Amino acid sequence: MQEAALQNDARIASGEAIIRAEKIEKYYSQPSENRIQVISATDLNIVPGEILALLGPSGSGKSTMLRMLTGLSRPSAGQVYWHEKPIAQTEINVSIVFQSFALFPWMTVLENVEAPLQARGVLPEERRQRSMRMLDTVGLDGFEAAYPKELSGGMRQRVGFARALVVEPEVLFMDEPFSALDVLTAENLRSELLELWSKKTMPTKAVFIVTHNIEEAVLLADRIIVLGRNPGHIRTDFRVQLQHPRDRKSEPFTQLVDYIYTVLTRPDVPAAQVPDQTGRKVRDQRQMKYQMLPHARPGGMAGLLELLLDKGGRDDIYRLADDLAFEIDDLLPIVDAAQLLGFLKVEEGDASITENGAEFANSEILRQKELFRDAAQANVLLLRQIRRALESKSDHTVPEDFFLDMLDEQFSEDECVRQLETAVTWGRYAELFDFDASRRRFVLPDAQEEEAAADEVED
Ligand SMILES: Nc1ncnc2c1ncn2[C@@H]1O[C@H](COP(=O)(O)OP(=O)(O)OP(=O)(O)O)[C@@H](O)[C@H]1O
Repeated sequence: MQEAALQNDARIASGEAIIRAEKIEKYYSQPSENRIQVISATDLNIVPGEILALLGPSGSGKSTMLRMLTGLSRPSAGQVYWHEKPIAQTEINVSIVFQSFALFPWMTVLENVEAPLQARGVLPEERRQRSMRMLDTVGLDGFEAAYPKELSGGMRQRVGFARALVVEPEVLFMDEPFSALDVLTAENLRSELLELWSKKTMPTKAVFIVTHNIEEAVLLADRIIVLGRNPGHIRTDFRVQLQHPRDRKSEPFTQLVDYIYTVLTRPDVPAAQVPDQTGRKVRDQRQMKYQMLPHARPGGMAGLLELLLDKGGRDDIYRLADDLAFEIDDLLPIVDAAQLLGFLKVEEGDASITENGAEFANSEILRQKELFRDAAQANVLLLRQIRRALESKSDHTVPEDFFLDMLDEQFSEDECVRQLETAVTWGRYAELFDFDASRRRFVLPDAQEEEAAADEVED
């Protein structure tokens, strides 16, 4: 992070930034009382040669930031510069691709692409030629006369790209450009965008993409910024040094995804060191021993799985969060937990229910507990270890500290406590073990009953 910041500073110093935001803040007035601060004083610059991805939880101000950087909205404080001139006082050359495509439905494909050129006063013949060329570039040759409603989502977004690129923007902004598309279409368009970019088929000098999708950011970006909220601020800003084409399954890739995931879902924890991306580093086996248990309840997982089943067993996580009016970062731990237990598979932002997951969702409570117990023992080392330790002790009880000591090799002190809390919730539900809070000891469920019975006899 520091290195990235230094690089940016150096670029700013050499006047290289195309867009430079200096201490920009945004407030919105409230009808009732005072104004709300949405973005706290933030510096951010966009330099040539990079694809910059902006990630952040819902409401962290990503779209607000994009609007300020493109001059669509004025910061309440601070200043945005375009080649070192205040953005409001100069002509800027940017385009925006929107999630909703934002095409004019009454215009043909060609007319849609021509529209921004017309607005800039380009003469009809040149307008037509440039638009036809651009349609060809994005693979829409032959669809000039079609209307948007006749096209699939992917083709509409191709029109969106053609319309954005036809003016040869110096910076191409994109606000969730692939999230309304199905998985395969989105993947194709991402690859094509990367190809246009790497082969310099488009004259664009920088790309700024707002996204909810962590893998998409790691796949595309040269630099990633993650925003936190209340009010919006930069939590981490780092360079992605992986070679293209990037392999989603490679260790440096998954480590970066995990790192960003942690930054996104744990706003209370300072953004840790960005993982090594060279792939040379050998994993410390001890560090990898325990999976991080996502803090989700079994009932939450059951609810999510039932909802997914209702939707045919598969849905885009972000769309699901939207449909449920859930914050994505509240939903992700539940998705993660269900995935860890083998009830769900997640690929490219699409969650699909597994056979076990479907059975779990459809079963009565006792069978659910049984399935959860099997899944937990098969997939979660910590739960397995707690159960074994309890079984092997003659009195079937072990103090909490014993497990805290094992976990603290790997987690922070607070996280150890949180991990054990989740283990207790899961273990109790699965009837694998219980926890006696007054004595701070884990116990086998039967052992506790026996103890209680013994106490009664003594009384
Ligand atoms: N015109 C407005 N008036 C009042 N509040 C606003 C306005 N526009 C945005 N906000 C608030 O500002 C905050 C940031 O909104 P913004 O849309 O920029 O976030 P975001 O990170 O893009 O969210 P999402 O990922 O859900 O699109 C939110 O709390 C939102 O409710």
